[in-house]
Amino acid sequence: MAMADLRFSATERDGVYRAIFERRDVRSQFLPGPVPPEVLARLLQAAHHAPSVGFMQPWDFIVIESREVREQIKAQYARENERAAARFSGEQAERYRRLKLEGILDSPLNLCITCDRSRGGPHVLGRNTVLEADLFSACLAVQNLWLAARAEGVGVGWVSILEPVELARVLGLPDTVVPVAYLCLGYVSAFLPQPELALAGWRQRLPLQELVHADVWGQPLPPGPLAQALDAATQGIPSGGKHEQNIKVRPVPGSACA
Ligand SMILES: Cc1cc2c(cc1C)N(C[C@H](O)[C@H](O)[C@H](O)COP(=O)(O)O)c1[nH]c(=O)[nH]c(=O)c1N2
Repeated sequence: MAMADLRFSATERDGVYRAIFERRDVRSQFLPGPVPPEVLARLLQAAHHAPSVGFMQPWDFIVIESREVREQIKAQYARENERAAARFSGEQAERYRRLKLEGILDSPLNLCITCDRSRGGPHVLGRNTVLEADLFSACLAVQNLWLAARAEGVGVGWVSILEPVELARVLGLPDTVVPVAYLCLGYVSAFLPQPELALAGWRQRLPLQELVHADVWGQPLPPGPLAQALDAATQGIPSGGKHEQNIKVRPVPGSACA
């Protein structure tokens, strides 16, 4: 079969890119109406078709409609967000406090995507060296759902300002299961044209060209067809964020950066 036969039609391809570029993290634009069960089923089906290490499929999906459960999560968020705010000082702290960073009660539906770290037994194909590969897989389920949701006109917001052990307790997760993504879902009044954080002046999209290296870290692409194509592909896309490189960050427990 010729390569061209494997391609999507131009319209189909445009649809995929449209979902990618118009997907937004939604916190402020949720409408109260419900997400119909058949739409939610399609989103979950999209998530379940994500790639996973060793075909582990480590995810589960907790569909949270209960006001009581959501109120507990919201209270947790409020505590954690105070702790997060305390990490900033002066004017930046004030700007942080003005940001809306969740839609737990504004959205009609919350969804927790989890990762069962024991699924598939002790030796999962492909997860011998990088043990976090199961967590990466669960993140891909999140992204599948996020993109499918955009195509359905459903907004999704990821809330990570939650203490995972506390979240696991409220949701009754077994010991081997960790929460990966706590998501707020619902139809929206609008999808913003740019990330809400960019519009709020918090942080801008980094220029893609600065993030592409040639062969080894730190070596820019030589002038040539790829550099030119990148310039063309990124034209008209707002960027210009500050690219902080190789600065010391707070060690992240369990990560390669620790
Ligand atoms: C792992 C992870 C965790 C979070 C997020 C995202 C991801 C990938 N984002 C959303 C984030 O702010 C957003 O994706 C970026 O600002 C870019 O905007 P768009 O997603 O392109 O609209 C997010 N947003 C928010 O308001 N509260 C949050 O706690 C989080 N947490």
